[in-house]
Amino acid sequence: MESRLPKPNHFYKKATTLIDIDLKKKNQTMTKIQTGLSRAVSSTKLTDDTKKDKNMLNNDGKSNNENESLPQTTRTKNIAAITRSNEAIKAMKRPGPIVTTANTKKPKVKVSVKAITPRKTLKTALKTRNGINRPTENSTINKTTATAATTTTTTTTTVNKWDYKGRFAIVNSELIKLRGNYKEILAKNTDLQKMIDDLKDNGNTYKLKLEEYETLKTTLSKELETTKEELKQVQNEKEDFVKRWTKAEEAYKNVTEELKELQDKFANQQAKLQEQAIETKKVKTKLEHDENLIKDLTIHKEELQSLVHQMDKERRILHNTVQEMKGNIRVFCRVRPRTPKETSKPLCFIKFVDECTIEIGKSDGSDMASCSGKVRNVRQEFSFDKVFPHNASQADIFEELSLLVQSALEGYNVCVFAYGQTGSGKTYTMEGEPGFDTEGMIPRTVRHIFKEMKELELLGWEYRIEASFLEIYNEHIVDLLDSQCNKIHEIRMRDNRGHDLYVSNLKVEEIHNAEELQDCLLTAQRNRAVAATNSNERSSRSHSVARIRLIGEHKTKEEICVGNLNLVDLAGSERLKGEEAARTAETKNINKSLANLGNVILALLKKQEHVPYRNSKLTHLLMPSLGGNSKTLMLLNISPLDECYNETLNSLRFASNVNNCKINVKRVRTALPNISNNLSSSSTSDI
Ligand SMILES: Nc1ncnc2c1ncn2[C@@H]1O[C@H](COP(=O)(O)OP(=O)(O)OP(=O)(O)O)[C@@H](O)[C@H]1O
Repeated sequence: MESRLPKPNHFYKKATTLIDIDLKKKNQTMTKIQTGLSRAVSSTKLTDDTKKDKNMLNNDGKSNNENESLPQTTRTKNIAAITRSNEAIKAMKRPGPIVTTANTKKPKVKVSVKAITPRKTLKTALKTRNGINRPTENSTINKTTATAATTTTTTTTTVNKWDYKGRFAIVNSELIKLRGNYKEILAKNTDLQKMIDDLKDNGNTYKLKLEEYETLKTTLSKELETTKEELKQVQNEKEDFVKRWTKAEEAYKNVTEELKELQDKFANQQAKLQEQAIETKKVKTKLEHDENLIKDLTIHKEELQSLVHQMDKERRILHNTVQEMKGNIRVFCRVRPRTPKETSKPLCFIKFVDECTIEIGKSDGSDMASCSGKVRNVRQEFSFDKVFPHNASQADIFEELSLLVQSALEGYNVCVFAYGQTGSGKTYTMEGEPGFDTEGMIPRTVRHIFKEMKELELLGWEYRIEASFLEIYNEHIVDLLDSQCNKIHEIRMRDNRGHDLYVSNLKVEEIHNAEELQDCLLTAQRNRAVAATNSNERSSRSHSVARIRLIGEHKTKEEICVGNLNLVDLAGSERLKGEEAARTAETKNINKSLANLGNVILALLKKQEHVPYRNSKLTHLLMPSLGGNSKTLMLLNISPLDECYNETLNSLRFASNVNNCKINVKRVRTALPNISNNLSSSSTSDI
């Protein structure tokens, strides 16, 4: 950092120049002084002779007056100085220059002026006048004086001793000279005095300047310190910078190397890129070709999709036609096997006449006796759409049911009722038991729906599934998915035509996979009201309804189909006796709703104008799924036990009534190949 203060060198130079100028002036002055002094010394030499003739001179009035005009002190001093000089010379006993006159005989006055050192005299004079002793000036003066003395020494004047006039003349002339010199000296003295004053003034100026210089020096010293510190700091910074520079250089080196590598890679990549560009061009050409092909194929696909859609429509129509031909209301009969707990219990006579006909009788044949006691030899025979023997698997039942599930997916309403006395196997048929083979119709239906949904997706159909589980107990609807809530559930119409009903405040779950629906089913099972009865260890005294709503949407064709699938596990159909008195109301309600269900189905079959849907909550709820083009399946479950014969007979009659009302459905009797027609003959071991 450059200081704003003036550079010290400049001041020093300036000061030196000033001093030099002063010194020059001084030297000039001193030279003048020396010249004056030389002359003074010469005058002093003559004063020596004058001293000798002092008395004579004193007598001369003119001379005396002239002498008196000189300052007394100066004169005295000069004389004293000359005297001292002579005395000094004598004391040194040094042979001085001898001046011999040509005429040795004549008395001659020998005026010998020895070399004198007017130093003291001059010093004294200066002291007296100025009071300052300057050795430099003195030394110069000394030298000058010495030279003058030498010159004076060589000057010899030979005057006869007796020639007073001559001598006087000489002295007088000398005196005149001295007076002139004196005047000059006085003038010069004045000059010197002035010079001394000037020098004093200069000295003060110099002092001030010196002080200034000292101040300046101090300032500059401080500045120098600051500058040094700054320099030190700058040096540190420089060191840091050098370190950073070194690091940066290393980094630069590394980066350069990396750059080189990258450049190499870039070159490789560019080469590859060029190759790829060629390849891309080829691919592009192929792509264009493929795109054209895809366009053609897309058009073809759309044509095919339209065709498939059309065919799917036709298939649905055909499927529905088949289903309708089979009957919109169908009745299946399933005979359950004997459970391990029932091995000791006698079985009634059951004969599977064909796949649609069953013959039943008491094991002891008492049912064949007429009122008159004669054996009629005719057993009770019942015909249904299908009869499933005791060894029919869940899969066999579902094979038939799956056609109705398909109808539900195609937008039809389907109702499946499991009917029968308590313990006849309704729950087993609908819900089943854990295990792939034993799982019931509900889980199978769900799996079937999801499987079919995937295939229908290929045809452009997207499905949404909603599920709700409820039970009707004592003519009250209970939400099986939300049993904690005490909300009132009422059946309400979605539209004025009454084609679609819903239950208020009912929890409806959207189902995304089979597992979710299985979870809902388990929740419903837990919440289902169960009451113990004599007939079964776990008897259901309510109608359980699983409602699955299938909403299909074909976005391309802008078609929507909505199908409702109702899987109903009805309450036990048995007629309860005295010990269930506490459940009279419950039993009445069950019997009433079951009877009404039969009436509704019969009315539908007979195509009656009035169908008594609203006589019970069950038929009211299922109204949209009973009648019209909806499909209804009555799954009659019967027990093979002889003790259940009467209830079995009642159930068969109820279902048979429904079935007998169906018209235009011709059945072809086909013998069952693997199942014994006469159940009684093999009943004990097989069932
Ligand atoms: N097809 C069958 N194969 C094997 N066991 C069966 C079959 N049907 C029913 N069972 C068994 O018979 C017993 C009674 O069946 P289930 O509980 O299903 O009768 P239910 O009619 O539903 O009675 P509830 O009206 O009290 O519910 C159960 O132990 C069940 O396992």
